[in-house]
Amino acid sequence: MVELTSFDDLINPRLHGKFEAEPVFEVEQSAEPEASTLTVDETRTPVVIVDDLHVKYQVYASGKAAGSAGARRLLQASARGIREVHAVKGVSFVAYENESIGIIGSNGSGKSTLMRTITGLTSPASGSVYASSRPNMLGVGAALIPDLSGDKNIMLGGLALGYNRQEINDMREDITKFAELEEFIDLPMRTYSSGMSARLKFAIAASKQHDILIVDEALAVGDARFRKRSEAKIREIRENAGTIFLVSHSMNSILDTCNRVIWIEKGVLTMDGDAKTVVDAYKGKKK
Ligand SMILES: Nc1ncnc2c1ncn2[C@@H]1O[C@H](COP(=O)(O)OP(=O)(O)OP(=O)(O)O)[C@@H](O)[C@H]1O
Repeated sequence: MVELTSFDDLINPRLHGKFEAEPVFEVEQSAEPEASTLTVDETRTPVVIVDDLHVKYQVYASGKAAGSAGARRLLQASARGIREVHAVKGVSFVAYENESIGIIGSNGSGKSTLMRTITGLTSPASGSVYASSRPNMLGVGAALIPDLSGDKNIMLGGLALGYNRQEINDMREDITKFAELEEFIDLPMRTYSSGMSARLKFAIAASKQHDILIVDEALAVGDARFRKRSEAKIREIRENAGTIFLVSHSMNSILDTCNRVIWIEKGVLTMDGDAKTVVDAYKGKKK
């Protein structure tokens, strides 16, 4: 402890070393890249290989910071700015033909980020994803335009899924019927209730067959009756798809559907194995 004897001492910075500002950035040390631990079963056909995948988001941190570290940040303008969220941390696995893989984990654990990276919608910070054909996410929402009629949106959504006009014309009636929108199909989509437009989006997306399919169960939409039909449709698509990833918070649905489960927690692959074993471990951990 420095004994202060005068005002000059009080304002002399050299006597107050211990009050010097601490660095406010906590730079996350990125883990040393390790040699790949991936093993491929030679007797089966691999369709998706994820090798030491890391995904990071750069986020502009403008919101209220919390805690004492946050308070310090608020005092230093320079510390506000870009923050990094390390959403997927070194995930590796091999998915084989005809597997139905459930992806489970708490909210914000990185499931959707992992799936988006597999489809190529989000790019990795490091690591690789290999796929034998283009993985598709069951969804067309982004392609549709509210001011156009349901009918025109079927055309748009179909084109976005890679169909040609003739193929879409052939499917048009089935899609309209499945969505139960026969009387409304000529009206602009913005006049639909949220359930009606969700049904239309689902019906368009569900019209396609896929080799590698990613289903976010939130896609089972509409009221209880339509939900049942959309779940049945998901099951049918799944049966016809080569390999499927199902992201869900419903353990029943995961056990119903999947023969293998990957559990992700805070971006890290916690467990990968037989569906029942992993779901039991996950439930045990959540208690
Ligand atoms: N576009 C984005 N920009 C910035 N951060 C993001 C973005 N998308 C996700 N994140 C962050 O990445 C982390 C993982 O999110 P992700 O949506 O992949 O989790 P999830 O497991 O699918 O969650 P949930 O079960 O709630 O759907 C979270 O911390 C989230 O805040």
